[in-house]
Amino acid sequence: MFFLLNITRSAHSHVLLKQNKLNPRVFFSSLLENQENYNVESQHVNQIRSNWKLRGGNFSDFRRITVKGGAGGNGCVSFAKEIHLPQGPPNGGNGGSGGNVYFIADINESSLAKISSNVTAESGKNGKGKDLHGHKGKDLFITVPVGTVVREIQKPVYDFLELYDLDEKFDKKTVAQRNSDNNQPEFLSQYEEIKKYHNEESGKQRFQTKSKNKSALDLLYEQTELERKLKNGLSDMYSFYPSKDIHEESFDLKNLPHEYVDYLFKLKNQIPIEYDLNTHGQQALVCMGGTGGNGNPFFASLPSKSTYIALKGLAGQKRILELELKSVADVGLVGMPNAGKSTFIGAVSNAHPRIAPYPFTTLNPYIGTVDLDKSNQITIADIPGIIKGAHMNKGLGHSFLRHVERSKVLAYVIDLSKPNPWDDLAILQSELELYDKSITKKPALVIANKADLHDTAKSNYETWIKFSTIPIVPVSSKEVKNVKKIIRILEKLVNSTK
Ligand SMILES: Nc1nc2c(ncn2[C@@H]2O[C@H](COP(=O)(O)OP(=O)(O)OP(=O)(O)O)[C@@H](O)[C@H]2O)c(=O)[nH]1
Ligand SMILES: [Mg+2]
Repeated sequence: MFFLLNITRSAHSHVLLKQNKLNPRVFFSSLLENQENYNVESQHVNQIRSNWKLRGGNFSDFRRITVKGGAGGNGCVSFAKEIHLPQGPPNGGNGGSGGNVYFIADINESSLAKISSNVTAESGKNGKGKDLHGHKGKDLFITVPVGTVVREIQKPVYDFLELYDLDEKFDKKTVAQRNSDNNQPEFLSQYEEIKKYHNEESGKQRFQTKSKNKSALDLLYEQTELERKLKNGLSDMYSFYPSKDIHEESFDLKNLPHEYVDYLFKLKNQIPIEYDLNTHGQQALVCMGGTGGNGNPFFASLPSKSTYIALKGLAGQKRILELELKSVADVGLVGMPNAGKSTFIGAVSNAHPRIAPYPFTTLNPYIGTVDLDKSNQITIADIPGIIKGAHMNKGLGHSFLRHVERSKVLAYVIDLSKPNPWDDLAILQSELELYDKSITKKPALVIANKADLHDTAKSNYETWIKFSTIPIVPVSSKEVKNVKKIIRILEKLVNSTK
């Protein structure tokens, strides 16, 4: 009978998982571990499911995403045409630059789940005739929870950079000039290093080519290939006025607009970003929008007077990022499931967490604020319960400990009415150390909860204080007794870390 029940339950859960109604990690770990450790009935599994759905089922504190700035708009080839002026001057407008992407830390956000995996800002509009410049693409502002750490994890590939001879065509003077214009001193040194490297590399190649004896047919083939590549490449870079000859020097990077070439250099020498957005309102530029292309008046003004070409806009900057939410709170509550962490935070702060008499009621970490007086507050983070073996992903695992990693003070919430409550403290401390060795060195205290259950709590307390090395304060979160004392101690501990 039990076997049958299990099969039916797992078939049902399979359907739910397929429908994305359950988080598999939460579901399976709770099903397997909770039943073993807590003898929880299937009602509990249902409870976890409904909890998960209630919260939208979409908490996430770790994401990998790709972010792109908007592409620049293309420049336009156009000429003024009027009755008395059949062949007027060039008047193609410039393309607008693409929108930038910014991240902003916001206390109203609590999860990374709603950030899409591919984020792109708006493109700039193309230029038009009659000197109409394209509009700039709108900047994109993405709100992330306070405590989000942004890391670039992979170098992006910009295929189009191959079209530009960024290493050969520049002389030092031009680059130095550009750098002084832009106040970017590190730009030159990086450029020098890259150029040196490429010179060495191309030196080697040249040597190898010379040593080969090529036939006239091979040389002809290479020549035609080169021309074909150049033609294809150029059509990617420029808009041409049909059937007109183009002066070659127009393609020289020296003759391209400064901001266009600077942008190309920035992409080529992209420096990886790392931000810790840990205060409300903190803003970070993550990706620049691509530069827009210039219209034909720009080329007409060059000595070569190439009036028949315009520049195409450049693709936006790209970054492959890892986002990790590490909550920032003064105090981190750590405890076994059911110890009363959420009841405590509900009793002392503005938070209204879900409280229930079974383990793993809390599935997502959250932060409550305690008002000490008009201007002072402390923040407390509640996280899902930790059990023995959490570091091996038992229970809900120990990844939630990232949310107390940055707390100044740790408060261990222990059920004082259990037999040998000190064993729970030892388990919690060892799980914390397996997550991060230094974490248990923070100032700490024990919130010895459920002290109202006198029968066992009183004698446990009396035994425990005789050998404990950290302060133990008996409280009843349910009856809101002695909790003010805890807050006063926590305040002192937090201040001692400043
Ligand atoms: N008698 C008594 N019961 C308490 C006290 N504090 C909490 N409880 C009860 O313990 C049960 C669990 O409380 P929660 O606050 O949900 O426990 P938790 O540590 O947040 O549990 P998880 O979220 O599952 O990790 C609830 O039934 C509470 O009513 C207390 O001081 N005294
Ligand atoms: Mg809870």
